[in-house]
Amino acid sequence: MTKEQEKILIEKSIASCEGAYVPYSGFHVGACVLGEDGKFYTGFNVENVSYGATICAERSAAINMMTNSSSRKILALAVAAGDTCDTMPCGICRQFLCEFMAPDAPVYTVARNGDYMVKTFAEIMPFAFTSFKKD
Ligand SMILES: O=c1ccn([C@H]2C[C@H](O)[C@@H](CO)O2)c(=O)[nH]1
Ligand SMILES: [Zn+2]
Repeated sequence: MTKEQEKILIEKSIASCEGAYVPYSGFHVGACVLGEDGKFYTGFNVENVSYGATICAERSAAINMMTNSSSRKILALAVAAGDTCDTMPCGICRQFLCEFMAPDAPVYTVARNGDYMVKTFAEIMPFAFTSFKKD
């Protein structure tokens, strides 16, 4: 992850907030992932009147990557929302992303003005459930 890639990832996450479909919460979230192919894939949250059917920006970006490339590894993730850089991926997204992100992969949480925090995936998803054994 170069400084230039970091800048692009963050900027694309902010720009992606624009497309969010949020008639219920009004909370625009944008996300961007860097695939193992070195390309960037964006997503945003898409809400539903049946609230639980809502898809978060992070999963939307990951699905965009897999739909449009053969990348199945996410090297870095940025998620942008609101005026502060403390919007963290929800529990469902953390479990979903676990399949595709290494423990040391960076997760950027970004504010509209470009401020950000960075954590590793392992920091936000410790003791993850990653496998099961059949009887
Ligand atoms: O990390 C997050 C947190 C929330 N949301 C969405 C889900 C819903 O549309 C709205 C309010 O929870 O924000 C995301 O997309 N990503
Ligand atoms: Zn989520």
